Amino acid sequence: MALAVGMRVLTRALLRPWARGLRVAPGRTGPAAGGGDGMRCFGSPRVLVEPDPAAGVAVVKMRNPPVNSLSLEFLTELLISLEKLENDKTFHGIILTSDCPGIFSAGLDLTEMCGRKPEHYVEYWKAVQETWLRFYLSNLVVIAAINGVSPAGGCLLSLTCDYRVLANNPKYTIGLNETLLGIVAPFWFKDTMVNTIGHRATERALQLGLLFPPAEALRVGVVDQVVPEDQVQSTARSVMAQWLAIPDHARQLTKTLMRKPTADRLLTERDADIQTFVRFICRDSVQKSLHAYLEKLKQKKG
Ligand SMILES: CCCC/C=C/CC(=O)SCCNC(=O)CCNC(=O)[C@H](O)C(C)(C)COP(=O)(O)OP(=O)(O)OC[C@H]1O[C@@H](n2cnc3c(N)ncnc32)[C@H](O)[C@@H]1OP(=O)(O)O
Repeated sequence: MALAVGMRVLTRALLRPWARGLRVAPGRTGPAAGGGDGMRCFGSPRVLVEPDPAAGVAVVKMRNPPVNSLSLEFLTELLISLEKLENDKTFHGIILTSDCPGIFSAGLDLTEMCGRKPEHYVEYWKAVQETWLRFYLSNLVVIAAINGVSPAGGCLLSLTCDYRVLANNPKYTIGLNETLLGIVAPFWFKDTMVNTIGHRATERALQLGLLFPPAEALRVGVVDQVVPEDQVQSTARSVMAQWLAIPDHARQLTKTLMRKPTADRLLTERDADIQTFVRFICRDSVQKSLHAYLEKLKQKKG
């Protein structure tokens, strides 16, 4: 049932005019593409997939400049790439990383949550839910190679992964900073963080909207490893090899065992969660906070 709902959202997404033709993008071969065996890079305008079939791994690069904000189009493309890799028996793991220098992801796209109609908020929130569910429950090993700053939804995306490697750069902060924007992280954002760093650390981090620099992120457990910037990808690959050495069925079942109760909570409260989001985001006070925050981001340049 839950899966059917998910499939409907994805199918609807695939039927959108701008989503058509995303499945086959001009490819190129190269070392990251598995070299000699001719498998090509594929993807879509905002998601580049570099397959390494020999290793059973694909590197998924987010490229929605300038900041990889998680717009509706971008989320849909991410989901399409994930689905494609999951359906291809060649792949057992993906490394999720960014193609935008210094930015992993700026989180949810604020322009999707500002000044739009309620119907748009419903559609957007369904896509956010679906992305979380699909990544959180993916049968593939998913490793985040975090090569940039990662606030809010960007942090959440990395928390859906099985392992997080963060580049050691003081600018690359990570955390759920929603309260700083005058908004509240939904229960499943919070649950994902609790599952990662525990209740007390989450309580503090979420109330204060903490964005952790690398050493702090490692200490609190938001990330599993901090490495020099030029070693993020190679470290992610070594970690991947370690995870792929485990019998796949046993690892997958264990992942499901660990994560299903958290996912089920959203699956059973999905519609209510959408209504809560729409009610909240439509409030004048919330719209004002978000507008002011966006304005502040824009003025930062001037
Ligand atoms: C019940 C409600 C729950 C909803 C949950 C929401 C979770 C979220 O994810 S909310 C989003 C939280 N994200 C942030 O707080 C990050 C905001 N962005 C930044 O702090 C910075 O942009 C950055 C540190 C990521 C990058 O800084 P940098 O100096 O390199 O770039 P900027 O000049 O700031 O930004 C460039 C450009 O991009 C626009 N932008 C930045 N972030 C977002 C975003 N999340 N959504 C939409 N647009 C974003 C920024 O306004 C600039 O636009 P212009 O070039 O037009 O000025």
